[in-house]
Amino acid sequence: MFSLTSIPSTTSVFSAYTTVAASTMLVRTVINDVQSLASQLIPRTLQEKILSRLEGLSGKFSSQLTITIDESSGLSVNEIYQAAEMYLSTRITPSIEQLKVSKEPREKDISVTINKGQKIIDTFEGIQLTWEFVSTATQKTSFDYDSGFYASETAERKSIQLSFHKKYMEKVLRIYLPYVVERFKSIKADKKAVKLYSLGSYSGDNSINLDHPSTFETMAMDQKLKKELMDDLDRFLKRRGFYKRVGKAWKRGYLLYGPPGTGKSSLIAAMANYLKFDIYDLELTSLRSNSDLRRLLVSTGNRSILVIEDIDCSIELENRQSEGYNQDDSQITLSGLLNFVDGLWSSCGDERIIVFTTNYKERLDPALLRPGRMDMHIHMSYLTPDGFRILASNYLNIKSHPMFPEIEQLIKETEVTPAEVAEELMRSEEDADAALKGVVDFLGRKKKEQNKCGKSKVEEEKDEDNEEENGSQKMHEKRKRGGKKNKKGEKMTTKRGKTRK
Ligand SMILES: Nc1ncnc2c1ncn2[C@@H]1O[C@H](COP(=O)(O)OP(=O)(O)OP(=O)(O)O)[C@@H](O)[C@H]1O
Repeated sequence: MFSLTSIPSTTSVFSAYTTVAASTMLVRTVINDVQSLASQLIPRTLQEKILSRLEGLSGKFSSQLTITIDESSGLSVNEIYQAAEMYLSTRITPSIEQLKVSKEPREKDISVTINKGQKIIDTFEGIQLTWEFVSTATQKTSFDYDSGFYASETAERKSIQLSFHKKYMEKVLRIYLPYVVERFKSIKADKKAVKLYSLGSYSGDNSINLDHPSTFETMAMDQKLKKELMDDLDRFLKRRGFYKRVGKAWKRGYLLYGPPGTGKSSLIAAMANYLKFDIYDLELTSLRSNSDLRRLLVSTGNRSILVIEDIDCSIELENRQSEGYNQDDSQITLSGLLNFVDGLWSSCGDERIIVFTTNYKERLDPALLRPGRMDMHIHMSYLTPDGFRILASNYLNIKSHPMFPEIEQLIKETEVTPAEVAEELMRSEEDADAALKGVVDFLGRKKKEQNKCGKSKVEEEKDEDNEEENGSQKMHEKRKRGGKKNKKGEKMTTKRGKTRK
């Protein structure tokens, strides 16, 4: 415990400070004198030794502390060096005279770093910090087995020096440097090109840069749903510590469902671009067996989104089993798929997201959909007037137009997918009037078709209902809704996944 009497008085602190300051000045004067005398009398190598000793002595009295961060620590790279190098590239000022540029294959942009000899001043919570890039040449002798002689070569030893007032040592080590490392991680994640891996038994595992332009901003979907999804992803990212503490795997599952062309694949790309997670696209139909699935469990990386599109085909796969195909390991079954998902869930420590997509949510086995396997179900719907405005902004770069009210009215009355309207808008990207006229014509045609089909379909459904259920109004409504799907010429499915014409 401290007592008030143990605290030195202000006068004694000042007098101690004055003594230290005077001693420091004295040592500095001695260094200067010795420097000029030494340059005349003493050989150069000896001069350097003496000076470094004296400078070490002056350091004892200096208020500044210098930390040296070497490029490598032992045989491995020094993460703090990498972090400082990248962090400082965000602190470049016009006073910097030399820069270096580079680019790694996994990065999408060019990196700019500071060259040796350059200094950068940074301020953090009132502390002034000076960073300096230093490079020294060292001689390395190694045995050359080809010639049988020892060879000497000059190697460059790179380091960064960080200087600041001694009194901030604790704060710099505990807060500033970890902050620099955190900034490095987020800059690195931002720079990283998102990869798309195709997982399948025949093609082998391969990857390409995703390069998909889709972002949450460009997605034409329900705004409230979009915000909910973004909040959910943010929460997922922030809760890393929480998942670790409670010993739970850090995973999240999403089901995207809706008709073809409503943006399910685009939304996955938007999620990957937002999180900077790679996508592992699992082509279920290209796999032959549950063991293929188990093998794939280990090939998906950390910070990734595993995508299984058209998941409803798993039911067809299970049906194959009941039709007498070979058992278990020679095919994929629903239980194999569930084991795969659960296995993915229980592999601790990784940040993983799994996304299932389907055009037919009602076909899916409830076991797949339960929370813990699929945490959020996202309905991708036909185009809405709000969605249309986003597409018009994406493709034509316009926020309003006299034709908008007519188009929005048609969209309210027609089932049209964002993909269909996007295609129309792309036809005359340079000419907004022509593009919008094309959309009006297309929607007009579509509306007519749907009215024609819809009418006969409703009548058809009415007859069926009268026959089967003696005109129950509730059932009639249900079937009317189901009938709408058939307007697109797709097969219609019942809750149990049986196909009806
Ligand atoms: N909601 C949307 N917002 C923005 N663009 C969209 C949207 N839906 C579709 N598009 C456009 O249509 C194209 C095709 O859509 P996408 O492949 O994402 O649909 P999907 O629902 O995955 O279709 P499928 O079920 O056939 O795979 C996209 O590349 C995009 O240009």
